[in-house]
This record gives sequence, C-alpha cells and structure tokens, in this order.
Amino acid sequence: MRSGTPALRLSGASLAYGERRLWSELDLDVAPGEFIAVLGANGAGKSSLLKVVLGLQPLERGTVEVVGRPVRRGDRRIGYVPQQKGLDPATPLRARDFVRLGLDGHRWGPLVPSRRARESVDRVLAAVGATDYADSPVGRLSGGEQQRLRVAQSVVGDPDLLLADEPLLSLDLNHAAAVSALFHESRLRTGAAVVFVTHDVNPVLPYADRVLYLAGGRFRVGTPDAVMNSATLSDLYGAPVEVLRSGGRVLVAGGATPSEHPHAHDHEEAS
Ligand SMILES: Nc1ncnc2c1ncn2[C@@H]1O[C@H](COP(=O)(O)OP(=O)(O)OP(=O)(O)O)[C@@H](O)[C@H]1O
Repeated sequence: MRSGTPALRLSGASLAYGERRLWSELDLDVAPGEFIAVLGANGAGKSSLLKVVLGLQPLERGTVEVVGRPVRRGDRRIGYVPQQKGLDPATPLRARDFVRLGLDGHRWGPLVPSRRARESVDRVLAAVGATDYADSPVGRLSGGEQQRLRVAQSVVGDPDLLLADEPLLSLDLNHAAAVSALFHESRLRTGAAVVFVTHDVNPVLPYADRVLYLAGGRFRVGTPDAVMNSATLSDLYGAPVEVLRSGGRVLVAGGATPSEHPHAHDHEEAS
C-alpha cells in the first residue's frame, strides 16, 4: 500500500437507481487503519454504498478509488462480509475450507496446502469462536455460526479494506463483541481500513473513529460525538431526534422520517 493513499476515496459521488437518488455529492476519504461506522435508516443506501466500492454498482456521478485505483469487481484487496443470508444446506464445504476461500478462493484447482495458510485460518476461526465447529459442514450450521465464518473469511487474507454489511446481525452479545474486536485487531495488525455498516453504533463505539450517517439522501460524517447528538441528527432528518447517552451507550429516540425531498448539497462534515 502506498503511504498517504487513502484506503477508500469517494469524490463527488452520487448514486441513483433510475429516478431515485439515494445520496449525492459524497466526499469521503478513509485512511489506512481507520474504522468508520456507516449508519442510517432502512433504504438509506448503506448496502448500496458497499456495492459501489465492490465495483458491483456504478455511480451516477463522481469517482471511487480503493488504495489509489478505480474499483473493479473481485478486487483481492477488499474483504467483504455480505448482508446475512443462509448458505445452501447442501454446501459440502467444511467450515475451515469456507474460511480458507478468503485466502485462495480465486485460484483454480485444489487448495495449496501450506502451514502458514492453515495457521491463518486457525487464528481467525479462534477469533470468532468457531474452533469447535471448524470441521463441520457449513450448510448445517446455525445462522449466527455461518455469520461468524463469513467474518473470518473476510479478514483471513489481510485485505487493505474491510467492508462489512451488518455483520453483527443474529449474533449473541459475546460473539458480537468478538467480531467487532476482530475487525479492530485486523486494522491494528495490518492497517486495514474498516467500513462497518450497522444499525446500532454501540457495539462499535469503542472502535469507530468516525461515523457516516445517511438519511433521506443527505449525510453527516464526523467523530461519533460530532454526529451522534440531538442537534446534528435532528438537522439531518429535518425532524426532532433525541440522542441520549446512558452508561456509555448511545440511544437514538424519535420516529423521524427522513425528508423525501432533501435540500440539494445539504451535507457537511460534522465537528
Ligand atoms: N439494484 C437496485 N435497483 C433498484 N433499486 C435498488 C437496487 N438495490 C437497492 N435498491 C433500493 O435502494 C434503496 C437502498 O437500498 P440499500 O440496500 O442500499 O439500503 P440500506 O441502507 O442498506 O438498507 P437496510 O438498512 O434496510 O439494509 C432501497 O430502497 C432498495 O430497494
């Protein structure tokens, strides 16, 4: 990785499906090793943002680069945890082989046996608490067990950029904490940047350097304190939102519906 080059750079980026614009004029640099939480209501365009970075969805306007190069599909520099869906029960892979695909799934032919690869797989399996079911067929595992394997697969290849789409869904508290900590550990160890889509900021509050909050076509980006407060979110939603802090947790109250017709260029770096 070239030093000083952002792991992810979006410049003047707008995304639309037909007539419907999800967000626009998004400028965002994510530094190597940075952890950014992406929040927002259902349909705000969080998953779509990840699809843009994966080269699966073209921008309407603007540019997107991963470590200084335009995005392309199948970029091995990116680790990705897709939004949860069950694996086919008939999938014959064992858990450890599924994780191993994150190391050499792009190669044709049989997996190359190597001690280093095995150690890497064992390390991430342990980190997500999957050692006990490492040799079980993935299709027979529970949703949460499969989800932990997806997380392990995304980090095992030491990518420059980690994209995770609601990776804590259906995880119990202990495993959610382990998964958040694994992303944090990855960025410390390898300098990976982490873009973490979540409905709840609390599990990642200890790690998030910044929050990108999408709502009604607008956004705010800044430190968690700068974004997760009543004034900033009320302004973003154009309706009263109350942000409460209790015991180190952030609670967002208020049934705000983002404006369907946001003002043009209404976004800013919160400070
Ligand atoms: N390929 C597509 N074509 C047309 N519309 C799409 C497409 N993909 C997503 N959308 C729509 O764009 C909107 C944003 O979807 P997206 O999945 O990015 O939202 P999200 O913020 O991740 O939501 P959630 O929190 O529910 O996962 C949704 O209303 C969705 O129906």
